Amino acid sequence: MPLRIDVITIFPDYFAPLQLSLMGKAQQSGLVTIAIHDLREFTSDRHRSVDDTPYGGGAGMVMTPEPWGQAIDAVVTDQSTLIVPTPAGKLFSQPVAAELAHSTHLIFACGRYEGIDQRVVEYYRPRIDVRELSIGDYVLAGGDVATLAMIEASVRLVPGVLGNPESLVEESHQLPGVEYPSYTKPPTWRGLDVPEVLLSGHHDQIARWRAEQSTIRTTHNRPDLLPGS
Ligand SMILES: Oc1ccccc1-c1ccno1
Repeated sequence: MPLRIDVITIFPDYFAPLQLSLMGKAQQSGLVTIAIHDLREFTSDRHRSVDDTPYGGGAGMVMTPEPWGQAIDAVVTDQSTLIVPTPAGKLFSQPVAAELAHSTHLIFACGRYEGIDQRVVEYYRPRIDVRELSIGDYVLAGGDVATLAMIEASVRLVPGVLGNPESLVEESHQLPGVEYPSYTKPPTWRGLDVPEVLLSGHHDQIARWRAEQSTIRTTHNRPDLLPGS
């Protein structure tokens, strides 16, 4: 059963990259199907409007609930997970990507402006799994880029998508801490040599060096990922 993904957005063109590279191959292989839907196709006024002023005042505009209700109703099943990217959401992570990779149907609601009327989340929450997710502590112009990131992180974990599942084993955020640094040919580049141990053929020494480098890198860049932190 392929993973089905429906993306609802006012900027369908944002998702053209999903036809390329690994994401494109995943669709061609039948492991994943991805459909992009223009929210404005679900409006009923001649201006195809999708937003209005916020109740309670404040700057900006809020996306009105009805087009979202029409769009989600057009694709939702009782197997669906509705994902709403938002700075106010729980933090997306590799474990969350792994959960999504094993889902049946994901619906991504890409909001813009000041967000989507909260009643959309409230309406679907009693009916299906609804997840408000953030990809980090910064503000984007909308949920489209966050959705692209979450789709790529999740789809690459769908069994069969990655040619070599081995490459999943040692990557950052799978193991405690971040990945060791990588090197390839040439052995010397602009006066900089590849660490000697990597050319030695001593696999135990290489494994030890890589573990040390991962710890050094994690301590420097992501001390929050150190065991016991
Ligand atoms: O900043 C945003 C605006 C709209 C939808 C999502 C986001 C966001 C920021 C970080 N993760 O998601």
